[in-house]
Amino acid sequence: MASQSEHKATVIDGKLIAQTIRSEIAEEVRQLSEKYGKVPGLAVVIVGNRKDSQSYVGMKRKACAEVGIQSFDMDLPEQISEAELVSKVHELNANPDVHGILVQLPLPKHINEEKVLSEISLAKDVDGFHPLNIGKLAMKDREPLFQPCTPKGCLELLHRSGVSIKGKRAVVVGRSNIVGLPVSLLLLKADATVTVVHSRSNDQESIIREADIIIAAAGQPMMVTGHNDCL
Ligand SMILES: Nc1nc2c(c(=O)[nH]1)N[C@@H](CN(C=O)c1ccc(C(=O)N[C@@H](CCC(=O)O)C(=O)O)cc1)CN2
Repeated sequence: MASQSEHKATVIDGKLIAQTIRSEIAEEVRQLSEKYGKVPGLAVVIVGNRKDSQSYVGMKRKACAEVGIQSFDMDLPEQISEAELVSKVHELNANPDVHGILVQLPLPKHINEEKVLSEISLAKDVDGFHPLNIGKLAMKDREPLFQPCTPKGCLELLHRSGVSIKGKRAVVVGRSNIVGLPVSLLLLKADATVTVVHSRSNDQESIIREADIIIAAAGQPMMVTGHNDCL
């Protein structure tokens, strides 16, 4: 491992990589449409009026438009019951023009998130949050049909930036179901030696200092600073 003075920060140009990926997807969508006479369809479901969720969903719908994916918008009221939401998910499962379904999280408190996610057709679970897909991600020699997108994006950024993962010491900061936990499983599948640092971890700094790769997924900025000498 390089000595501390040899560490040199490289900022990954995520926007440029995203643009390259979008061009590749647009071409793939064009080819699929030509071959099957059908465009891929993604249903993006949002419940309630959370500003942050609306903004993420807006970005997802815009990205669909940019690459030629047909977006099916389902904006549902905060008060919708769990049964009604599950029935909307079943409708989308049965719609042959919808190939992927995203239910934006978090859901309102009166709705059981686990129940709703488990009702999404496995083959349309593009977030990879269905218990079977997540379960396969957690098991050796099993492959989920889909992997959660932000964790997958982290590994794609590393891959496209020429960073090899095999055998490296990777530290994940945070253990959320959406990013921290699945990204640690993906790193493990990629043969990294993985440590997850979380709010109850002792001696967080010294663990982070030893890392070759750090994925900061604690939901707040500046958790890892230059003082750790690891970026
Ligand atoms: N159905 C889903 N719901 C939610 C997901 C998801 O993947 N699927 N993730 C989050 C919200 N979200 C996307 O929907 C999302 C939020 C934040 C980020 C992210 O990378 N944040 C960066 C900062 C980025 C920036 O502001 O420039 C960070 O935290 O470091 C990605 C995706 C919850 N709901």
